[in-house]
Amino acid sequence: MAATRPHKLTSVKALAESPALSSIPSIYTFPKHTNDELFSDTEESIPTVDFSLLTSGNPDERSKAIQQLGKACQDWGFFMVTNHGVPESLMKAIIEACRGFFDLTEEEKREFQGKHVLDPIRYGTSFNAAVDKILCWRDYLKIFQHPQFHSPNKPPAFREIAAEYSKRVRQVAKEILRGVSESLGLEDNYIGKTLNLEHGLQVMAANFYPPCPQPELAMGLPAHSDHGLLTLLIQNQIGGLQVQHNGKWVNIDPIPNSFLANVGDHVEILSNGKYKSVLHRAVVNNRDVRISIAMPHGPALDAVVSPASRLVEDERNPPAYRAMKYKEYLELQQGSMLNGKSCLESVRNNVI
Ligand SMILES: O=C(O)CCC(=O)C(=O)O
Ligand SMILES: [Fe+2]
Repeated sequence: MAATRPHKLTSVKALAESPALSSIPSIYTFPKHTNDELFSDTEESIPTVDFSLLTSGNPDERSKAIQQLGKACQDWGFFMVTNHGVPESLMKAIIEACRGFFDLTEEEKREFQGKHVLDPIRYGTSFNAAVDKILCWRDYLKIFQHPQFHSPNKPPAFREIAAEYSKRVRQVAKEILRGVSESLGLEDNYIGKTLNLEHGLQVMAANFYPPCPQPELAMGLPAHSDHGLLTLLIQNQIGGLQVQHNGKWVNIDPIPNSFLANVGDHVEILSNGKYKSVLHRAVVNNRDVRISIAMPHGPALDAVVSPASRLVEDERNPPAYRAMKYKEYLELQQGSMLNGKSCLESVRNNVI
């Protein structure tokens, strides 16, 4: 029987909590994914960047850290950030605050249901339930936190914790992006200045993946790259994130109290493809609720992004991407079905 979309979409949390659920509705069934795809057989682990060395007053230590950062961006596009100075208690508090939000009643949450991808507060299910052909086993809450700070007004402690958390994470992201600029041979404030990071978009994307009775058939989030410059992610210590490295999927088990950082599409554009945004996805399990909080940091919404002129100077290295306003890119990526790096492909110049 053909899958029919429920008339009114309910959260996957409510679906997972329905007592009789022993199999998933067909609209959540992805084509076979985990068993027939390549998995990395090596015990390769993603690189680590020690943030304290990046901010070190010692120039030798800093330049070594920048070299490591550049290598991590080039080899993996994903890395762990340790010694970042954001209190572990704050990281735990924001995860619990997000859990508190998802634990609100369906009716309370519906109040925050966004309609447009640029709505500053947007609660929903799947990725883009209006256009997704297959629904993701995931509910989400996306909140714009910079340049204007927004917050739902419930649960009560949410606003205060989110304000502090986003402020602290933004400092970390800005510092890493200075390092990324420098590692590309640009001035350390190149990204900051050119893309107007003072007004840069910072989004909190909280993901809620309830236990799933048939995890091998469902998908939390299918393979995609992130739209911004740099995403910093934390999770509630339940695994599920997979990253593509050398054409194979690698399970990522972050170490506690660290951030997982990944290069977004706009660093790929700015670096003219030297640093690639990386495909990643979230799989689900049948035991535990998984919560992750991804924080993409992007250019200012009206900034036009193109490859840095210094990196496209000679004719052997022509610009590989078209210039485009970040806002337009965001609308395109968030308003479509999540499909690998198809959005980035659409701004690629066909260079022979
Ligand atoms: O849940 C995860 O680990 C991945 C989330 C993610 O990729 C995203 O929100 O963009
Ligand atoms: Fe992502």
